[in-house]
Amino acid sequence: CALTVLVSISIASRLIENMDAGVDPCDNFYQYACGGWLKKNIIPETSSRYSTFDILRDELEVILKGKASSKTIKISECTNGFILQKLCLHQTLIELRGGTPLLDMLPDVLDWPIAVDNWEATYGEMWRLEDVIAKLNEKYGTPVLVNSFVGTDDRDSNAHIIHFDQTSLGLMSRDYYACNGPYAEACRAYEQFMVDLAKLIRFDRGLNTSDTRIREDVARVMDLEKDIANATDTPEDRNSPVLLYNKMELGDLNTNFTLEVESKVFNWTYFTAKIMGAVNISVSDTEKVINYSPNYYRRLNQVLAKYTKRDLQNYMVWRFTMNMVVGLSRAYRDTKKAFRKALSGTTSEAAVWRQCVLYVNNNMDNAVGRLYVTEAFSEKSKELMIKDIREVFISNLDDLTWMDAETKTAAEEKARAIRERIGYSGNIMDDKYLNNEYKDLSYSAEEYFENILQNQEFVQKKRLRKLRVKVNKEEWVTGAAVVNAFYSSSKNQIVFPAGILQPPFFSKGQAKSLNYGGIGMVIGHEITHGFDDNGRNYDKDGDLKDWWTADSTQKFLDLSKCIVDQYGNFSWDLANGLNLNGNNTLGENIADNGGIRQAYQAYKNYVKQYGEEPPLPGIDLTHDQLFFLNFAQVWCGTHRPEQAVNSIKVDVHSPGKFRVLGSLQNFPEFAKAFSCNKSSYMVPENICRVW
Ligand SMILES: O=C(O)CCC(=O)N[C@@H](CC(=O)O)Cc1ccc(-c2cccc(Cl)c2)cc1
Ligand SMILES: [Zn+2]
Repeated sequence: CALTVLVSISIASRLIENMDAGVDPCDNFYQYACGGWLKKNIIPETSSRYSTFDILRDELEVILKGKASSKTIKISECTNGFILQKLCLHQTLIELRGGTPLLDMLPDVLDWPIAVDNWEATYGEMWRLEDVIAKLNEKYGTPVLVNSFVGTDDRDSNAHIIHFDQTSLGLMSRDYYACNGPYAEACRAYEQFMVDLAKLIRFDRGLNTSDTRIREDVARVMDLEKDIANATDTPEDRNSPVLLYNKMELGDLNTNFTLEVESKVFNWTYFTAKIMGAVNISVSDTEKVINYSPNYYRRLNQVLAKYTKRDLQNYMVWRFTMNMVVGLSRAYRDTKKAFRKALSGTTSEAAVWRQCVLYVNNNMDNAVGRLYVTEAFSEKSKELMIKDIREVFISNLDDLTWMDAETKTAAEEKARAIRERIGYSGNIMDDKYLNNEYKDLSYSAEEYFENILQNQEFVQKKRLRKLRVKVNKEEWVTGAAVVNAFYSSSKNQIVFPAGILQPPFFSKGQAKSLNYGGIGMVIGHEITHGFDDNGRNYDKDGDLKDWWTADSTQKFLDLSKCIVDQYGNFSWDLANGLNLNGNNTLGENIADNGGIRQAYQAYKNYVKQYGEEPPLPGIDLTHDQLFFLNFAQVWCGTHRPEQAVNSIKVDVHSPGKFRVLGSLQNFPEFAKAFSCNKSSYMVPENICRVW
């Protein structure tokens, strides 16, 4: 008992430290909940966003650092992990090798014209667009121009199928290519990054590094990528999975999506066969494929007509080299510094050990997950209240006046069919399974860069090999050492990895009001993803199939519009006062709004069944109020302006502050818990509600 008291006092002090009780909770609950945190914390130079949520991730990295550097190599595949980790840390060795590992592999992709002389004479004749894109894709895991990948068939969630889509851009969002206002510095830094890297490679190759020729090439690459950016569909035009789903035969692409470079016609079948050939899978004209971006490919042909093979080669290899400097010496990493500052605002890169832990976790998540779970996860943290929250979601369906009975029945079936994954997959505790997963990897103890290349090829080939294999619905979509949660529409599965099953989200030792306001909210959020503007298009088996009546669909769209407008009206001071994009964040906002309601009602059900909890010593708030306080404090934090400008364009989540304010404004139980009156900011005239 003494321990419990001790724990709860420390919890109370955390809650009190973060809040600013001087602010009226009905005026601005975010400021009330996080004012203390904002006064006490400054964003580290190495962070672009710093919040309670991010601190959990930083702390997880510290735990992995402790484990990964320990000498005990229990399972052989950890050997690979430790080699990768140890070598990554081996700065002297990496320093000694300079840019050599990169220079050695550039010929394998027909080199980078900007960084070599007489490129046309050496490669011009043999050059073929299909060959370069295929090689960058299957061997280096870098799709450029034509993004081809093997994924689940939306309309047959047990099968894999080849997809074609538009590719990502160097500056992340197509809006940056206006290169004006907040984007001017990003464009300038991006261009300078390309110049500096080209110069450094030319210098290492003993070539002349005069600016003029380099800047000419760079200017053309920038023009090319601006044209490509304008050819891409906007996120708003890509938010309906039904409209994205264009199934056709591979041969049809040759007919309907002609691409031509210097009067050479791009052969889609030859191209795809080249990629799949890397894993000994043959494809022909009749291979079924899905084209997610027909408009992009139609526009792309007009872009290609304006450029030479040199321009295209410069662009494609740039998109690869810009991501490879991280594995080279300081001089190479420094070419990216200003670019990183312009996009994230950080003035110094994360500590090397953090980058290494992050890299190994992202690329060997099951090995690292094993270490994390063994070290820091207690089985008690698996006892979540998923059942309660699922039941609340289902019982809430009855109250929805806008949904007809037929659609409600289907919604209930889907909600009941959602499968849950908690903590970690049993596989990672099985040495045989782990060793088998990494048996084809054999990292060298000296060549960090080559290990990265080996890993890119290993991961990419594993993905491509799935084409002729059924979807494994038991597979986890995430590692265990991850502070996050997931919903998979094709598996109709919710996942809560070990990394998020900790305070403030959850702990057996903390009050239920805090657990429901923490992990309870996340559980509701993930369940509601199955019913947001994207998830609702998939049925209980994860297939893209319409289970809605036309009337209920129309009602859903009308109610969603309320949320689009509400969040679209939030202007974000940190992002130059830009308004949030209510369309791109709709799914997350629907999920937040559903989650808070379900979690709170589940908590009230708990209290009805088991009685009020004892008051939390050290803080005079009711448990209803503590529920909302813990909920809000997950997002106590702040952003660098550059990161704010970037995230408002690319993050499907609204900024934390608005996630808290927006969902509480729509939830009258909040106003009741803090006795807010009608006129206050937290109690708007009209509120939005979907689920
Ligand atoms: O890293 C990021 O910025 C994204 C984190 C992110 O939202 N992950 C989600 C993954 C997903 O979207 O299913 C999981 C999740 C995390 C926190 C919350 C939450 C907790 C308290 C209050 C509020 Cl308004 C929201 C809800 C969902
Ligand atoms: Zn979400």
